[in-house]
Amino acid sequence: MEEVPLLRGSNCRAKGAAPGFKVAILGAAGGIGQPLALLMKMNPLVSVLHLYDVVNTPGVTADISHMNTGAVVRGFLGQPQLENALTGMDLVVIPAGVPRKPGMTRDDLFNINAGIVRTLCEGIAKCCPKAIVNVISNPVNSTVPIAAEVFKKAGTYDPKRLLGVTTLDVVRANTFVGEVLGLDPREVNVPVVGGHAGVTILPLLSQVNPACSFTSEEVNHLTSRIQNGGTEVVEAKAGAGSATLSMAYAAAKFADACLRGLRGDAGIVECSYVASQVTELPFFASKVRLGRSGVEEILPLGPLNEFERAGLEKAKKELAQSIQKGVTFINK
Ligand SMILES: NC(=O)C1=CN([C@@H]2O[C@H](COP(=O)(O)OP(=O)(O)OC[C@H]3O[C@@H](n4cnc5c(N)ncnc54)[C@H](O)[C@@H]3O)[C@@H](O)[C@H]2O)C=CC1
Ligand SMILES: O=C([O-])CC(=O)C(=O)O
Repeated sequence: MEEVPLLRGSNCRAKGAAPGFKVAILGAAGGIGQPLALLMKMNPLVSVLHLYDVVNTPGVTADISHMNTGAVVRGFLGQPQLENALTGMDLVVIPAGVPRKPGMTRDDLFNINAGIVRTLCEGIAKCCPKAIVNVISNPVNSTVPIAAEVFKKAGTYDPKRLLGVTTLDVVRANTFVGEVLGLDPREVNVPVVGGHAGVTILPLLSQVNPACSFTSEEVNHLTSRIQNGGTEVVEAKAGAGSATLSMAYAAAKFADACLRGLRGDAGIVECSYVASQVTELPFFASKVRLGRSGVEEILPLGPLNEFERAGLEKAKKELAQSIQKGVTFINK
């Protein structure tokens, strides 16, 4: 290959990053990380984009950095570069960790991903304790409590700044409901509460916007398809991983909402798995209002019908165990 004559960075006329937010993606070379990096590089609110992984970030960074959008992209490879990747960040998105294969539950990923999330959150506590943190790594029902315990130990915990990403459940619910009702999925908004695994994923079909009604056959079909959306993709990929492209879309949408909140935009409401008093459980996914300090308000669940109340009881039982498992992992 012919060598490109180098002009040193310091000799370029660029003035450095424009105003905007600094965002890090941890696990940026993965199935989710790469398309998420692409989408964040396209986000005009992002001025600096740090891509961290234990493999392949130089290539991903070189590739993404050629896009003629505003964000300055920098790559970081391996644990020794984690601190530089995190220093000064406003938002840290974590899709690091192993995905499911057919026949596995999300909880089967706990043994590997719990340790990965712990290490990354220790870095966040040290280098950017005020950053908003979006946790994607599964099992989210346990990895968010793990992150909270790491931050508590470090003395940096702010429950408003720690958010589990459940946006893909809402994205799927909007798509599937749109299909059943013959509506544009962009016009549909389905609250999905509880958590992010099996029966803990609780779509509130009685609260769909625009107001609509379903037959009990439709309710059963939609609830089951939304709860098993992840498994549908895992089986279709037949051993090659789980949802990556729809997840990157969902994560980019959620990160954008967090950044608009940080900027001070009003009325930003998203579902997310957060520290909560909506139920007796310490963590629960529901609609939250995002603002300059992260989660500024947790909205009430609203009226549930009998089917949803029964679903809520099932969800809470499983969630309680997943939360406890995460807490015990850090405090054992
Ligand atoms: N919250 C949600 O709705 C969803 C969550 N997920 C979860 O996201 C995670 C990632 O999924 P994929 O991107 O498909 O997996 P992947 O295996 O394609 O990518 C994961 C990346 O994490 C990196 N990684 C591993 N250990 C690391 C460490 N210590 N520090 C930094 N990076 C590290 C790997 O090198 C790899 O590049 C999985 O746990 C998956 O279950 C997936 C879809 C939806
Ligand atoms: O199903 C999985 O393992 C990945 C995931 O969380 C999802 O697609 O919702």
